[in-house]
Amino acid sequence: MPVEEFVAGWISAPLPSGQTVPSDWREGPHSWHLLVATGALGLALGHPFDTVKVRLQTQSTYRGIVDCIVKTYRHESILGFFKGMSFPLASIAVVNSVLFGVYSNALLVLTATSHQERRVQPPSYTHVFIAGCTGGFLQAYCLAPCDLIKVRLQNQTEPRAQPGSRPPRYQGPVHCAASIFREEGPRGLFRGAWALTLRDTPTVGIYFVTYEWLCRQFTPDGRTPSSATVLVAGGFAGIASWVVATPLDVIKSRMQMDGLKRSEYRGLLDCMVTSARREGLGVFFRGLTINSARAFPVNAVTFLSYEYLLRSWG
Ligand SMILES: C[N+](C)(C)CCCC[C@H](N)C(=O)O
Repeated sequence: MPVEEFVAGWISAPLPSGQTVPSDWREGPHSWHLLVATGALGLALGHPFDTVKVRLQTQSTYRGIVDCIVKTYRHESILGFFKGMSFPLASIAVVNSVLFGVYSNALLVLTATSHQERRVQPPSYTHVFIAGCTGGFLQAYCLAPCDLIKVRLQNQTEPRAQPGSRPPRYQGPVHCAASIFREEGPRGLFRGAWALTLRDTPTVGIYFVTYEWLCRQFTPDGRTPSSATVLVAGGFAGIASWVVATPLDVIKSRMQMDGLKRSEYRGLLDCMVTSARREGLGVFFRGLTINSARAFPVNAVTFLSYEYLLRSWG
């Protein structure tokens, strides 16, 4: 099983800055640092958008995107937008490694072609979709605990601890994980995992089909896509997949916040029905705009780094 796609997925995700990469790879070390920096920058720039999205999906106190941004900044300063970022920054490398590695190796099993051969013998969109769904299903269980901790921390709207003020429930990602484990048991760390799996399995298939389709539209047969094509295709693949993912993204976030005070929903279906009954069908598109705005740059950078790394291995 070729491992370069796992490693490329790992590097193309934002690595915590300061992590070195082996200098014996063909590209000079300066280019790796640039790639890692762009990946980390992509996620760091995208995180505030994600925080606003999560709050719009799970809290009814905001009248919209601008209201959420203003209230967050006023009450928590700029730091409020970066709550819960450390775990995604640390875990996204593993998640992307599984996502891209499983996708590429599933394609290898389905088509008996490597990443390079697939430029000459492009796989069918059915095979791309099946391979993407496989990657989406398997990465969901790596993502679930980190995503839960991220959402719980993002929803803490108390300002940074000040003398005399009530400290937030969770003091940080590790304390959050330990508290969930203690209060809700080990299964508590997978709260919302089913919604996450149902969200990601089909939409990662859409993610890769959109990317492949756009690359082929703008690349002559047998040639490798240009960097501009990869950026645009990766960005729109992110938007297309997040548009389809948003309804279950709302449910996932609500399931992850459920049980914090008391269990409001009897399960995923009850959460969907209760949310629709109370707030109308529009509730399933909460965060769609901001999801899309975030999705383009983050995924453009992810795919560019991934393609660049695989090409540099030739
Ligand atoms: C499958 N779903 C649409 C949920 C995500 C696909 C894109 C994942 C990417 N790391 C990002 O954070 O945007």
